[in-house]
Amino acid sequence: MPSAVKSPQTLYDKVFEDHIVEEKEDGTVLLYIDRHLVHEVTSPQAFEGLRNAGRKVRRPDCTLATVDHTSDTCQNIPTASRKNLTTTEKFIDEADSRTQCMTLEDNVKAFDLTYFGLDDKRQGIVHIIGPEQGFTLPGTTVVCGDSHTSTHGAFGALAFGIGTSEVEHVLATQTLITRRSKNMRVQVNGALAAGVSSKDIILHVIGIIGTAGGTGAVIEFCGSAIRELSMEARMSICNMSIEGGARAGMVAPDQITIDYLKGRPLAPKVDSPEWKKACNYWLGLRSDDGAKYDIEVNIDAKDIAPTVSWGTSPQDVVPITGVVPGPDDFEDEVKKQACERALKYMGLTAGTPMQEVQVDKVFIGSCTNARIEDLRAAARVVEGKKIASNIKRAMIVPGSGLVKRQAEAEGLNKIFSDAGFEWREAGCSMCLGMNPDILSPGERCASTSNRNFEGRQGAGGRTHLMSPVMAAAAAIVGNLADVRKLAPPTHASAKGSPKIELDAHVQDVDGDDELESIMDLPADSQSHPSSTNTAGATAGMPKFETLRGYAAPMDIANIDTDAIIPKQFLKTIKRSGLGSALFHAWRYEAGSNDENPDFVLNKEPWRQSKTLICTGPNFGCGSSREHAPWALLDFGIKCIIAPSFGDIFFNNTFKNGMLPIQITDTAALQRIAAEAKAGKEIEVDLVNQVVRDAEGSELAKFDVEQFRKHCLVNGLDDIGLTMSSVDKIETHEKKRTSVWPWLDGSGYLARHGKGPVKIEAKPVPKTNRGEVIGEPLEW
Ligand SMILES: CC(C)[C@H](C(=O)O)[C@@H](O)C(=O)O
Ligand code: SF4
Repeated sequence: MPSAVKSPQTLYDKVFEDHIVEEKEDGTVLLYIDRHLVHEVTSPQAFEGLRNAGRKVRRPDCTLATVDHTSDTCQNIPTASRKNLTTTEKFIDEADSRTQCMTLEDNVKAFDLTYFGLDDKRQGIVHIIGPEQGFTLPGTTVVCGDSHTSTHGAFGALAFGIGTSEVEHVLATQTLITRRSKNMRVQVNGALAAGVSSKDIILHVIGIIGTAGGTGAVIEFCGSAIRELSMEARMSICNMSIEGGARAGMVAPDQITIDYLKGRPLAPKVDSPEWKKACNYWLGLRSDDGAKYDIEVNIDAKDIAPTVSWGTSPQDVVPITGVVPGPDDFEDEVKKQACERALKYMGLTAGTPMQEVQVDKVFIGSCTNARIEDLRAAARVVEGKKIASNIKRAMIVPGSGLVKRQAEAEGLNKIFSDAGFEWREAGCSMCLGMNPDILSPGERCASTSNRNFEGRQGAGGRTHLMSPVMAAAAAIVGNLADVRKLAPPTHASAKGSPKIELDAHVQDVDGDDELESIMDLPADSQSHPSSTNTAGATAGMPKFETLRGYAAPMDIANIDTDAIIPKQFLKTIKRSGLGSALFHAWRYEAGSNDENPDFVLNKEPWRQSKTLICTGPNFGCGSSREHAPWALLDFGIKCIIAPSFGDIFFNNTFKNGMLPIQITDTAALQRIAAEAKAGKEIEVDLVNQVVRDAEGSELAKFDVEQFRKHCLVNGLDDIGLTMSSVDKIETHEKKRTSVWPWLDGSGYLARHGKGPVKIEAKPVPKTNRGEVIGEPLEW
C-alpha cells in the first residue's frame, strides 16, 4: 500500500509531478507542456512534419512564435532601423534568412498561432519576450526548440530546450516523452561584492562544476544571494544552466517573482480570483525541508569576483584579476590537452594577466544579458566616456523591441551612441552570428553572450564571456578590464534594482490596435512557393538493429553542436543535405572548400564511417540544433559512442533513428577506439546491446532505455504512439482547467478560444513510413 505520508519533494519534483499525463514502469513519462515558444530556425521542419501527417497544432492558445535568430540580418546597413519595413519578403536581403522568416509567417498563419513578427514592437529573442509578456509563469512546463529555454526556470517553471522532432511532437500533442532528471542544488549564500553580478555567479558556478557537471540533472539555484536577485538577474543564471550541462535551472517563486508578473499582458489579471489562486499556488512551489538532492554544491558569495572566460568552453573561467592558465594547472590528461588546444585557438600564452589581453570588438546582447537592467548597468559604466581607439566595433543589441523602446525612453541609447557604441534592433545578432555581425578570424570579442565555443561568433573569432558591466569596461579600456576600477561600485542585479517600466506597453498591447497587429501578417505573406517546399517528411526512420562499418575515432572533450554543424548551415528549412557541412571548420581549410587532409573524416577508411567513437566526454553539448544529428546522418553516421553526451543532442539522435551509446568504462571505450584507429570495422548490435570487433568478439556491452530501444528496433513514430494516449491527455487537460485555470489562455490568447484543437487519436501505431505494426501499443 502506498504510504499516506509523502516524502519531502524538491521544487523540480513538484512541478514535474503536476504535469505527468502517464508514467510507465520503466520510468518513461508523458509530460504535459504548458507553454511552447517557437522561432524561425528550429520550426520549419516541424511544421512540415505536421503538414505531411495532416496534423493540427493542439494548443494554439499555449504557443507563441517570433523571429529572433536571423531577424537583424534584415538590414543592409546593420544599424538601420526597421522604419522602412513593409513586408518581410522585401526587407530581408539574405535569401535563406528570408525564406526561414517567411516560412514561419506562413506557418503561424496556417496553424493560427500568436506571432510577433518583424513589424511588431514585442518581437525579440524568444527567451526575453516570453517572460516579458507574462507567457512564462511559475510552475509551468515551458519548451522551445532552443537550448536556452532554461532561462524561464527563473520563474520556478520547468523549462528546457528540445530538438525539432520534439517541437513537432509538442505542436501535435502538447506533450513530450521524457524521463525524470536528477535533482541538483546549487546554493549561493552571503552578499555579492560590488561589481559582481548574476553573470559572474553563473560563470563561477560553471567554472566549479564544469560543462558536464549538471548532465542529466535539473539545478535548483537557491541561497540568500539568489533570493536577493531581481527576476532579470535570476534569468541570466538559469539561462546558462545549459552551459553547466543541466537540462534546466530553477529558482523557487517568491514575492519578487509575483511583483515582476503583475500587469504582464499574459499573466492573470491582478486582483482577479485567478490571480489570487495563482499566487497561492506559486508561493507553495518550493522544495520541502529534508528534500533529497543527488548533487549538492555550496558557494560563498564573497568568493565570487568579476569573472571572464579565457578558453573555448564556458568552464574556462578565471577572476579578472587572474592570469591565463596553462596545461600544468590541470591534473587530468584530457583537461591538459583541452587547455593546450584552447590556448592555441585563443592566441593566448599561459601566465598572461587577463587585464593585459587586448580586445577588438564588444558585444552587449543575447538572451543572457540583453534586458533593461543589463543595459542600464552597462550605460552607468560608459556614461560620459568614449570607447578605446583600438575597439573596431562595439554593439548594443537589446533583447526585444520593448527593451529597446524602454531604453530609448530612458536615454540609454544616447549614452551608448555618444560613447561610440552601435545601437541595434532586437535579435540574437553576434551571439551566434547568423547575420553579418561576426568576428573575423583572430578577432577578440568581449561578449555578454553565453558560448565561447570555437567559431561561435565567426570562424576563427575569439570570444571572452563576461557580464554587461565588464563588457562595458572592456570597451572603454580596450582590454579585458576590471569594472571595479572604472565605475562607482554597484551591481545591477540586486533586489530593488529598477524594474522595466512596461506599464505603458502593457496598456498598449491590451488595446484593439495591438490585437490586430498580433495576428495580422503582411498582405502578401499568404503563400510563398519557395518557403513551402520543405524537403523530407516528418521522419522516415528506418529500423535500427545492427550496424557494421568503420568507426571514426575522435579524442576531443566537449565537442559541441556548433562544431558539429556551424551556424551558417542552420538557415535551411530542410532536414537533408547537411552531410557536406558536418564538422565544417575542422574538415575544410580556413576560408576554402579544400579538405583538411589531417581530419579523420577526410581519410580512408573513415570517409565511409557509420559510427563515431569519441573518447572525450560531453559529446554534443551546447545548442539544441537537430541539424547536428541530421548532418551526421546525412554523412552516413548512425551511431555515436562516447563516455557522456549533451542531454538535448542525446534525445535528438534517437528521434532520427540513430543510436548514441554511453560507455563510461574507460578500458572498454579504449578497446573500441583501438579497433577504430586501426581502421577495422566494428559491429553495433542493438538487439543484444553489445559492440563487437570485425571477427565477432565482444568489445563492450552497453545499456539503453528499453522504450527507446523498442522504438529504434521497430522504427516507431513517437507522435503516433502519443496520439494513441489522447484520452489521458484530455483527462490531464480537464484537471488543468479546474486546478490551474489561468493556464488555458488569457489576455490576447482569448482570441484563439481556450482549450485544445480537436485531434483524432491514432489507435494503431505505425512506423514513420506508415506501416501498421500490429496491435495497438502504448507509447
Ligand atoms: C538555433 C538554436 C537551435 C540554438 C540553440 O539551441 O541554442 C541557438 O540559439 C544557439 O544559441 O546556438
Ligand atoms: S544563445 Fe544566442 S543565439 Fe541562442 S537564443 Fe540566446 S541569443 Fe539567441
